[in-house]
Amino acid sequence: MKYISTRGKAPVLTFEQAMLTGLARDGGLYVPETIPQMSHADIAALAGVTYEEAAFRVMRPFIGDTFTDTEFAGLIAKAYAGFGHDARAPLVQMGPNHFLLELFHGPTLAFKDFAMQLIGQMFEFSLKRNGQRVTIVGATSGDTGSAAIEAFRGLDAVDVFILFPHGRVSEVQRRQMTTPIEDNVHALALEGDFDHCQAAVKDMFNDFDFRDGVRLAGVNSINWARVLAQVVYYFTSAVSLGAPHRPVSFTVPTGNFGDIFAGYIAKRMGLPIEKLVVATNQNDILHRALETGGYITQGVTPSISPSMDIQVSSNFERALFDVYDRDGSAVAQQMDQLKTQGGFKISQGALERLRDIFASGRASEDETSATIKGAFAHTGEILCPHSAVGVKVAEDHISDQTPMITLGTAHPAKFPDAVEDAIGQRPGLPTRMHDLYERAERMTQVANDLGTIQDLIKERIKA
Ligand SMILES: Cc1ncc(COP(=O)(O)O)c(C=O)c1O
Ligand SMILES: N[C@@H](CCOP(=O)(O)O)C(=O)O
Repeated sequence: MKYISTRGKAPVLTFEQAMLTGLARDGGLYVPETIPQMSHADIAALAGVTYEEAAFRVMRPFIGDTFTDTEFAGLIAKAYAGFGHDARAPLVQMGPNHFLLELFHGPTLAFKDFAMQLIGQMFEFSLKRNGQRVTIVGATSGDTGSAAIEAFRGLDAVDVFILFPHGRVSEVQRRQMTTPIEDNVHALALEGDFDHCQAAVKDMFNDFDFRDGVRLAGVNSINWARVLAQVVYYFTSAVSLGAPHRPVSFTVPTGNFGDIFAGYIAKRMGLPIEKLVVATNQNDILHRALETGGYITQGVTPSISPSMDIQVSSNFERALFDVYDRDGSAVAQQMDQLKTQGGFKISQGALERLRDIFASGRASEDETSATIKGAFAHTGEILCPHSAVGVKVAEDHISDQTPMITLGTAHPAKFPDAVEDAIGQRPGLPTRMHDLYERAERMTQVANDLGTIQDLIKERIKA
């Protein structure tokens, strides 16, 4: 299996190389050269197997010879052993034909753990085998950072630096990043929003002296391995509702387009998905883009679902690559316009192809809050505000024929203020985190200045 860049001008890599590389050297994102297929029988055979076994079968064709079967199965087993639910990703019924896929039973209580726990295992195995050391730099609006720190804390071959927008993540998210005591963890609070953090990370990848000097690696969803691990739960949930014998639809609370892109890959692999519904908060660039064809940034507005406060949605580039018939120069041109002019127009043909696959909707702050309240009253389920954005948008897209699965992306206790405002109850953290609010915090405030951040990283990894 080979990996190619969405901008068409970077070296073709193996799975292991793409995983350890992060951003392609032409600024693009790696995608598989071809998408492996699962037959009707292959999908039907996933019924009743463990999450780990399904993960092995779905991901194996993408890995090439990076790991043997035994090695890969062992890494998967270790990755999911610490999850707090036997099913790993259980489904809960929300209403007639509407189900919530709870993806928040991992160690940091967000869907990011599904990929990050596995990547942590794969990185450790590969780096040890190759005798390498890397510096991971990641950008987060709250959940990627905590999941990455949890997965990489204390590993000898890795330093992990996480840039988060100062004052714009929840207290639980911040404390998950600032309280680990391991020396290889560095939480950096940047003066700016998530888009600034993500732009700084991409600029570091595009500065080859820095990139090669610190042996930079990335664990944001620019890393293909992140997307791949998220493909699995589309299969497990769809199969438990009758796929491949009947189709299902998914609604996905969306920011950086990574999670829903994983659903798109599942569909391309053969899973019968009728619609993939993009659900955005008031930072609705993706909804506007699908409605109008104009992908126009407007600046980030803080919301009660802060992990989705994103305007430059990284993985949309991967979708564009496909709907532009994998023409890397067309994608590079649009990404250049995004950088220099703040937006671009999707061609009519590409837009129609996107609309064949994706529907979209937006939830306002009031609608999000009302959905948390309504879901609690009718089902007893306490939704986090991101999942509530999904549930609200899903309700506008449910049909009688096709089951709708909404992705429940985080545990409500990560966002207790928004939840308490909606239902008058403060959701509690699991007991293993009972002292999170008492632990000492350690973080460094940084200006949004690339040179300063790069100097700090170089200084820290020398020590
Ligand atoms: C809780 C939560 N929900 C939804 C999202 C959006 O996911 P994606 O960025 O993959 O679209 C994020 C951030 O990524 C998140 O942390
Ligand atoms: N919502 C994310 C933003 C980063 O997205 P990623 O999937 O590209 O890592 C977060 O919680 O940090």
